[in-house]
Amino acid sequence: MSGCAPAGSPPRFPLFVSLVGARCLVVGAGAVGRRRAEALASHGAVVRVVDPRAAEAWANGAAPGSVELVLRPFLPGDEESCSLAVAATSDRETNRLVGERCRAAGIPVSVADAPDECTFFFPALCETEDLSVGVVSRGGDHALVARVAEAIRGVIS
Ligand SMILES: C[C@@]1(CC(=O)O)C2=NC(=C\c3[nH]c(c(CCC(=O)O)c3CC(=O)O)Cc3[nH]c(c(CC(=O)O)c3CCC(=O)O)/C=C3\N/C(=C\2)[C@@H](CCC(=O)O)[C@]3(C)CC(=O)O)/[C@H]1CCC(=O)O
Ligand SMILES: NC(=O)c1ccc[n+]([C@@H]2O[C@H](COP(=O)([O-])OP(=O)(O)OC[C@H]3O[C@@H](n4cnc5c(N)ncnc54)[C@H](O)[C@@H]3O)[C@@H](O)[C@H]2O)c1
Repeated sequence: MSGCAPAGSPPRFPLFVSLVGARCLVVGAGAVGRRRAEALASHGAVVRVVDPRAAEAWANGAAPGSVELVLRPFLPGDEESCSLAVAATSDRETNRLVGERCRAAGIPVSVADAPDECTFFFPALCETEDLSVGVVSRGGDHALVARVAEAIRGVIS
């Protein structure tokens, strides 16, 4: 799957929002889903993680208090009453379905294996008590994003 935006397409707009008290859905609790669930929770969201193996993701019981684990595969309807969603399973069809359901319901969704199905893009987070910087690429250069985020963290820390 190409991560490149079509030539000449506008850049992604950096939108900074409060997630305090917002219900967020994360489907898939592998490395990517777990990292994103923790990031959302640390920004005040109330996160529901749906994955039959989610308990393994926090095997030491260290899931943050505002993360609820639902130990089954995604079911259409899980997205209802959410303000934001992330599809990060290893199953392409599930990720596609989560994206489709959320887009139809007007819920911002990041689909971790398909930029074309995203309506928002999960940024690399660079933060201090005074600053929030988020980095995404224009297309699919994830290594560039990681490198620039590290450099920014070095500058603002
Ligand atoms: C910023 C960060 C946030 C986060 O994930 O927390 C993030 N990717 C990160 C890392 C990372 N990404 C990938 C690897 C594996 C190794 C490698 O390839 O390098 C690693 C390394 C790792 O995970 O450690 C591969 C990858 N990523 C995407 C695809 C699909 C595609 O492009 O087609 C594939 C191929 C998957 C495959 O083929 O299996 C898509 C997306 N990834 C995004 C965000 C969104 C837009 C941001 C952007 O412009 O990059 C976007 C578009 C969609 C979204 O919003 O979900 C985080 C850096 C955090 C940091 O450094 O602090
Ligand atoms: N940062 C990024 O953007 C990035 C980085 C690497 C990979 N990816 C993509 O993100 C996705 C997840 O990567 P990972 O490394 O976390 O994968 P992983 O294999 O570690 O975890 C995937 C999880 O999805 C769960 N799952 C599978 N089917 C499910 C279903 N129907 N409902 C709920 N949960 C289900 C599995 O139980 C598993 O826990 C992949 O599509 C991968 O291509 C994105």
